[in-house]
Amino acid sequence: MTILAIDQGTTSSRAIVFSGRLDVLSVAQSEFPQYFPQSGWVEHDLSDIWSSTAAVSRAAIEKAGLSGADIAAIGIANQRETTVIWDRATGRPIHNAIVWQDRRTAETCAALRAQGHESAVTDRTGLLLDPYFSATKAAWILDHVEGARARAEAGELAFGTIDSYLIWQLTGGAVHATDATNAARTMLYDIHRGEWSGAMCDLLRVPRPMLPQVRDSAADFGTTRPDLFGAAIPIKGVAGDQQAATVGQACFRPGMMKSTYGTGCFALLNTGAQAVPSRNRLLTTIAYQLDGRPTYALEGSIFIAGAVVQWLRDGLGLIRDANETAPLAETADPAQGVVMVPAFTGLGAPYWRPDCRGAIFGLTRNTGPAELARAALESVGHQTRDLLDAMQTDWQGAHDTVLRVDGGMAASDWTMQYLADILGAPVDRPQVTETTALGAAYLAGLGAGLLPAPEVFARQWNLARRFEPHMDAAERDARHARWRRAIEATI
Ligand SMILES: Nc1ncnc2c1ncn2[C@@H]1O[C@H](COP(=O)(O)OP(=O)(O)O)[C@@H](O)[C@H]1O
Ligand SMILES: O=P(O)(O)OC[C@H](O)CO
Repeated sequence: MTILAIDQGTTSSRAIVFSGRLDVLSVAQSEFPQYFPQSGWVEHDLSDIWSSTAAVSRAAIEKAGLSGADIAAIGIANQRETTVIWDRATGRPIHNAIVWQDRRTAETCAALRAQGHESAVTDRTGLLLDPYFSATKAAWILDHVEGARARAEAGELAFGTIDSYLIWQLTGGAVHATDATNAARTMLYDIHRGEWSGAMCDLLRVPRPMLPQVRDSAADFGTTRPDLFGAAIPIKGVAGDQQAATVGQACFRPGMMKSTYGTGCFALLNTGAQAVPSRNRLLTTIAYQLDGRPTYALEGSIFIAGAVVQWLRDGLGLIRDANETAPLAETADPAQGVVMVPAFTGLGAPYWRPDCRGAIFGLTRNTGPAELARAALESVGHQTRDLLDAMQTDWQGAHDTVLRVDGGMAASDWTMQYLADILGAPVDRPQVTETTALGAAYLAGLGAGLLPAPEVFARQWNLARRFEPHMDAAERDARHARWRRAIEATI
């Protein structure tokens, strides 16, 4: 019994075949182009998304020495919020996907906020009026593609996040569905009632007939077209990638939290059956939904984490490879205290300022590549501390002090040690760092009735390395106070 996990991310599509014991048997990955048609706009060509997903899925099955008939179930984890509208008759998208990072609807959101609509949005959806989420992106497409709004009202067009689009493609147009975690990122879903919100559809101008059906995260999402992988494989698990990572990190108990360091950083704190409202501009969202029962989370989303390292490499040319960042940072003069606020696409939680841009403070004639590299890596620790401080004041329940980490940047020991130091708390890195794919595979296995309950799966989580905090409290506080002054000066 093997499971195929598809991890359709912002910069690449990955597919991993897991054994029945959830060991990794094979991995295939393919990057695809990013399109930036205007400043602050980010798009994906859906033919790239689909062809790379299909290709890596086939490649992973082949690398594992298997055929489609050996795959018992498919699980999908996806970049969230990214918005697709397609023609139900042809399956063809009517516009490129508008990616979660895209800020083109900032003015729409600001206008709705000025009209006093934010509390209604937050009460129902747990989100904030920010261009990050899907609804204003969908309305933008309907307003800019000729005839689209009328066709959407008539039920000819389908809306979806990337999971829905992949399910549609994989099933040959037989299933138009999403799971509750993805629905919770659209700004159209009432997370308390567990249904699409008519009030939000009206306010944000997204016609109801275009919305997908919402299912559990471990459920029946149809079977693949037999010609794709040589067999009709059931799709049994679906979750947004950060929620899938929460499952893969086995954060099943209220109070457990994980933080994933990829392009951005996303920290989720499990709050159990209780949807906890935030007073600190965190998001209230669904961590996973099983047997019709949602488990909620508080989420802090940072838009730039690993991307700051990409900027050192591609923008400044200071390094050739991400792995060179930490050795360079180690040679920095620690007395210089350079602070980098990487607000390249605005600031996410807890500030939510789509308009502000990045800044570097404390430059001297002696500042060089090493100090910039150090400030870049440190910015990830400080941004996480801001999120966790906000979570601690929002969440009154029992709280783990340990943070479980994963994602590409969690490979950097220096960054994880600084994170532990600046949090003043341990940071745990698991043996399996493919937690997003693992979470998708587990959900699929659960949905197919092949894998045991979450409590049993949680026992399989194994620690690879714990980073204990070493910095003394006075230095920690002084450093974080300096960061906060830099933030104040930036926003
Ligand atoms: N050793 C490292 N040190 C610092 N950053 C790293 C390191 N390895 C990878 N990264 C960063 O991690 C990110 C890639 O992580 P990944 O989880 O694959 O991201 P995503 O899923 O968002 O595409 C990149 O932004 C890269 O710069
Ligand atoms: O594709 P990733 O890993 O950068 O994750 C993107 C997030 O889901 C956006 O909310």
